[in-house]
Amino acid sequence: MTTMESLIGLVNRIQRACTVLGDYGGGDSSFSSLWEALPSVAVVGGQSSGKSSVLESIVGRDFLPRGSGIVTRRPLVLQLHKTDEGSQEYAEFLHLPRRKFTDFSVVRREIEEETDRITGKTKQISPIPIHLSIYSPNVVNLTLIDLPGLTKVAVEGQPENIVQEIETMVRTYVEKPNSIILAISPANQDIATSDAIKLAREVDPTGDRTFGVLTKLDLMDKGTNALDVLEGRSYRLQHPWVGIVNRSQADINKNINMIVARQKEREYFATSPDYAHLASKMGSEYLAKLLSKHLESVIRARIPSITSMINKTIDELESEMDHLGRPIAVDAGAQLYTILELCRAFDKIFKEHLDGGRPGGDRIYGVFDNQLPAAIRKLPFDRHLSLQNVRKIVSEADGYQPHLIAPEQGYRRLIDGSLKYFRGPAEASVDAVHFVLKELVRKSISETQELRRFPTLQAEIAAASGEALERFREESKKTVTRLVDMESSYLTVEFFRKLPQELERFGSPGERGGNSGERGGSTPAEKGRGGNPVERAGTLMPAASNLDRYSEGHFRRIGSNVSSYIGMIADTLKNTIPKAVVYCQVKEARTSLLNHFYAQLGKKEGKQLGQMLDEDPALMERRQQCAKRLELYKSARDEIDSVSWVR
Ligand SMILES: Nc1nc2c(ncn2[C@@H]2O[C@H](COP(=O)(O)OP(=O)(O)OP(=O)(O)O)[C@@H](O)[C@H]2O)c(=O)[nH]1
Repeated sequence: MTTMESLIGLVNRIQRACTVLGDYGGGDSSFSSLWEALPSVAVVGGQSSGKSSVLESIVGRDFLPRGSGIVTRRPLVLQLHKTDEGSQEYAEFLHLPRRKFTDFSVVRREIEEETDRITGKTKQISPIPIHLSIYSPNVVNLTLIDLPGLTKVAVEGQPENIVQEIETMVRTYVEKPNSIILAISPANQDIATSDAIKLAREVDPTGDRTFGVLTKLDLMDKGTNALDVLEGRSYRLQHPWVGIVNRSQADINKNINMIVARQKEREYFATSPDYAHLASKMGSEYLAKLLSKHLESVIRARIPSITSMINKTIDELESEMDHLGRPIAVDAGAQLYTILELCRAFDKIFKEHLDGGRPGGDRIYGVFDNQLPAAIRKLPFDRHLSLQNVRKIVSEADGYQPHLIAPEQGYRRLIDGSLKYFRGPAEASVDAVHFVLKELVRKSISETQELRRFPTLQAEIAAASGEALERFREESKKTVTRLVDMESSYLTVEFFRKLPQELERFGSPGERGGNSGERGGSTPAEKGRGGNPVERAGTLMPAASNLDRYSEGHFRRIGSNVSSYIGMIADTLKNTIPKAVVYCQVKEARTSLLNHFYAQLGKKEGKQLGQMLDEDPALMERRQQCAKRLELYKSARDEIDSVSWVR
């Protein structure tokens, strides 16, 4: 069932929650304001227009600070809750949640002190409201916001710009479409000069949401009355004007009780020759009821739009939270879990790059298929196995006694010398794959959405992966170098054994001098058989040209044999180097890139883990605000849902 209490109480609760989060009418916020969506009654009037008197009269209690100059310097959100007849009256401040005030002079002092707490004694103003709830059988359910009185001049001790500041603050409250304006003007002053009406006219030209209140009717000159205003002829509003007679200064000085004052006010209208016909629609009690009823109906009308605004904001906040990432747990176990989850997310993407699905892994094959064979092709075997060099190396290996059958030592030296060249392309392959892997790590980190918010962890993963890749590179280099070295440690006997048979097929070495460059030429054994020491001295013998030819052919054949052998080794290494590289680097990176890092993680303490999950402070701040706001909006939604009339 709907009661006024449930509706106004609902808004009261949401308003209080808003204030706790710093969402209040005059505050500036990067979030859309829930407060602004809530209907409220803002009390505006010039200085000494009778604002405080009207509020106290509505409450039926003296509780507002008095004094000269600008007394109200922070908005006072006054929430009135009607309680059962006979129950004790008390007040409560939002900033002092568990304290019940039954002495209203203490409430006045607390308002003064709380005002000074924010504004200092400098008499400045602040838009941060003070929330005061009053529970009493003598009130109607109503929420009013008391604002600083509009003034034309700053008094001693107040900053020059305070006049403008007050106007700006009051304006931020009254210009909101959900604000109901209670415009207070004194009857003993020309209505055309009323500060409250001037402002209301500006922000609410149609007068839809303005309630005109005329105070000090009793202070009008004898023989004059305010009927032109009260009957809407001087200034027309959509709602009827309400005339008020508050306590005079003399009444206040005499401590005239508010209840007595209300009684006197009723009598004034009932017996006034000018206003008796309007008596039932005059006075502070009538005003309170009128406002309560109006506020309730406005809230009722606004609920659907407030609900949809709340739902929309919840959606926006949820998606912003998703974007920002959910908050990180504070305990070490959960932090470790989060870090491992993030590492896994990274590792998954890294593997996708290697295995396919994401680009980049194919560049490794590119190294084996293009770079390695091209580098091997460019090796200077031609130079190393040139006739001149073969002759030089073989002769040096023979020493003073030239070889008789085959230059075994010469062969070995020629082969060893050639094999050394393979180290270059082997190591270059290792390095090339290392750089591909490094680049894939970099890419994977930047593609891991979940890691975006953790720059520190990103750097840690990059460093750990870098170290691991470096270790794999070392290992890989050792392995490929070994592959090359192994080729020198034991030569393929088969290859050399095959050579004599071929020789027999093609005839004697002397006849085949010109074909020495061909594969399958004479064997070292054959050459040895046909050779003698003269071969090496060459020019000293009478048949010099023949011997020269023979000698040249012989060395050419040696060169050619070595070249064939090296060709065979090149084919082998083109296959085995990739195997070693994949085994030592690619497979290791795929299966144990972060193993070392995980082992280190296990040894870290809560604080260190927390540091790894450090985020951009601005982002953390924003998330905190978002989370709080989300909580506010969700609780507001629950509040609204719990009121049955919504259905
Ligand atoms: N006789 C009579 N005096 C009134 C009435 N309303 C207010 N006063 C007196 O006018 C003076 C100013 O009233 P306040 O209620 O303090 O006015 P205010 O607008 O709150 O003033 P500031 O807070 O100073 O801006 C007080 O001395 C009141 O007693 C009224 O209806 N009749």
